[in-house]
Parts: sequence; C-alpha cells; structure tokens
Amino acid sequence: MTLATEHLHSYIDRHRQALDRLAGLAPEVRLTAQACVDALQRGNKLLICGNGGSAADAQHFAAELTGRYRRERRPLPAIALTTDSSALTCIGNDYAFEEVFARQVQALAQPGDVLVGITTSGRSANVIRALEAARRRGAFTVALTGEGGGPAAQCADVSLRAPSEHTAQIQEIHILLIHVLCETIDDAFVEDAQA
Ligand SMILES: O=C(CO)[C@@H](O)[C@H](O)[C@H](O)[C@H](O)COP(=O)(O)O
Ligand SMILES: [Zn+2]
Repeated sequence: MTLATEHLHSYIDRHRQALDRLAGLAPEVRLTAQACVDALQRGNKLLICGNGGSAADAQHFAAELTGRYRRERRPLPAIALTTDSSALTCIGNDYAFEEVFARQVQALAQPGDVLVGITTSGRSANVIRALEAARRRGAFTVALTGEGGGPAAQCADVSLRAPSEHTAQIQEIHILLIHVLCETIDDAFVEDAQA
C-alpha cells in the first residue's frame, strides 16, 4: 500500500467511527436550524466567523445563503466576518487580534441575529469574544467545536460538537453539519417561495 492509500484508509476508518456518533447531535442540529430559520424569517441575519480552515467554512456557509445551496429560493442575509481585510487589519492592528470578530459583531449584530463561531479547539480567543459580544447584543449564539467543546461551547446558546479530537476531521464534520443546516434552511424558504 502507498502512503496515500494508507492515509485514505485511516481517514475512512476514522470517519466511519465519527459518523456512527453523529446522529447523537440531532437535538442540537434541530435547535440550531430552527434558530437560523426563525431569525431569517424575522428579517434578521447570520454572522459567521472562524480562523484558518474555519474562516473558509464561515465564507462557504455565508455564500450558501446569499448565493444558493441546492434549491432555488430567495437570497438570504449572511455575512462572514473573515473577508474584509481592511476591517481585520485595522481592528487587529489598532486593538488586538482577539477583537477582530467581536468589534465587527458590535458594529453589525442586531438583536435576533445569529452568530455562528467555528473553532475546532473551542479555544480561539477571537471566536470566544465574538460569541460573548453577540450575546451582549441579544443575538442567538452557536458554537461549532470539536468533541471537547472548550470555552467557546460554554459561552454559546447551543454547541454542535463534532465527535472527534482531530482538527482536520472536526473541520470535515463541520462542513457536513453546515450543509445539513443549509438543507433545512432551504426546506423553509423553498416552501415559503411556493406558498
Ligand atoms: O485548516 C487548518 C487545519 O486543518 C488550520 O488552518 C486551522 O484552521 C488553523 O490552525 C486555526 O487557527 C485553528 O483554530 P481553531 O479551529 O482551533 O479555532
Ligand atoms: Zn484544514
């Protein structure tokens, strides 16, 4: 077996084990999906943040909503807080890197919005501060974390804890969960479109 094939098989084995445990997250997934649908139906928006691969996930999630996921429906308001290099460098330079998301939350979040913080370790200070700032603004807060949850899970209204301790695998499960949320949001808004 080549090294690449060995890695492939070890990823498949790990995912088999994690997928077996994923159904246990159903109550939290249902709660999160309902919070997102309720917020969007009220005219509120989603704000999403994370670092590194999770920054890419934040952008991916926002684009599924403002653009499209699978089915035709109206564009939905969602902003990834990871994309404005001027805001990120200004806030990081003039305040602190820990503040890059929280300050944008203070500027943009309205009561009733949803803030989704994505952190595999649950320990990224800028994500934790964003969750805290969102709470203070009256937003509903969701943490996507790894199995341990970390402080991010503690300070969110609901946490979706991917059943793994490996960063890469947690990220892979996060994107699966994000797609499940998008599927459920599509259900609500495609029905709206046909009503
Ligand atoms: O994609 C990866 C690793 O797979 C990295 O870019 C990773 O996201 C970065 O190291 C992040 O800074 C990790 O932050 P977090 O998930 O612990 O909040
Ligand atoms: Zn990665």
